[in-house]
Amino acid sequence: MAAAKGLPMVDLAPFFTDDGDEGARAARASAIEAVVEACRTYGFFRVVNHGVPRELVSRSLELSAAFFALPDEEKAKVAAEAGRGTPIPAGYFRLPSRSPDNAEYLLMYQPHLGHNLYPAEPHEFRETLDECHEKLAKLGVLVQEILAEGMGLPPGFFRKYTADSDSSFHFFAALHYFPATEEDGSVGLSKHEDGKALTFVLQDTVGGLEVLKDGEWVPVEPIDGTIIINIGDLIQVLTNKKLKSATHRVVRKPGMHRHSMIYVVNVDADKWIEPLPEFTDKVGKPPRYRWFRHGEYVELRKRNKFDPPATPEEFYNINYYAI
Ligand SMILES: O=C(O)CCC(=O)C(=O)O
Ligand SMILES: [Fe+2]
Repeated sequence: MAAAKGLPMVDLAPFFTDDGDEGARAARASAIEAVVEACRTYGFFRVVNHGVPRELVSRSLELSAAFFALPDEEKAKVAAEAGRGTPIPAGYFRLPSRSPDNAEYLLMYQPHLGHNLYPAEPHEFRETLDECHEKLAKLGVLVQEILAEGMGLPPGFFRKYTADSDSSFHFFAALHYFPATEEDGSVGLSKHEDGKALTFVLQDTVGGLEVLKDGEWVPVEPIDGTIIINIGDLIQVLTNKKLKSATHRVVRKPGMHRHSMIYVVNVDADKWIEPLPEFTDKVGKPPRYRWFRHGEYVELRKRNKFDPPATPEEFYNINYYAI
């Protein structure tokens, strides 16, 4: 039954062919429908033929694994430093031992902003990950357009919130989860919903990502050449919960190091977020969230990571603004 429960798969090839092709237009329409349906039911889907070369993804994951395999003193050379004008410091960070999560990461913003700290070793790290980042940013724009069309919104609608301004702080992060041990258990990332607009996940062959669907944890098995996409809280709020920011987690396995990379489409901290009239007043439905400034939510969520509460139940999430 695993196949029946697997994430919906959407082929994006029709978006990379000529506009005038009628077959491609029909194929686009059905891909858009499939994306919206997946976001309504799972909040997650996979894409193939997405414009990010398979070989670039595997090289990026290998280089990232090579970086995390370096001794701690080497990784510390690109340690994230507070106070560099970004919401979360760019660079290397190991989650604190009091955190329920157990991972280390290297966080990068849009390369042209100049915030990033790149390791000198392995030496192709910077150019390869920057290239992968750039391709994912393009895919991010395409997926926002697919969602806008699928939700009956004008072209460019979501980009009004996420536009590539220097303060939108989209980010790309390489992640490493340590093998599970008896001593510290198997939690990689405890269950959560993503707080931003959209997340793209690229993973190695180890597995461990799971999505909560109808009360059951569904494994997001690694499938070569595919990218996993999920909706974050901001799209859930704008669509008044028509599209779902699904709960997910990462489970570590004994004896296995998991490497993944995420690209996150973020929203300017100054944007005010509330359910759109298209999904409330205009359809006679009450708003399910009160309005808030995105930057305020970012601050609340940062406490989960850097000053974690005693139990995951006390983590801040979007229900803080629920009506
Ligand atoms: O590493 C992964 O597969 C997912 C990471 C994730 O859920 C997150 O960083 O929010
Ligand atoms: Fe997540």
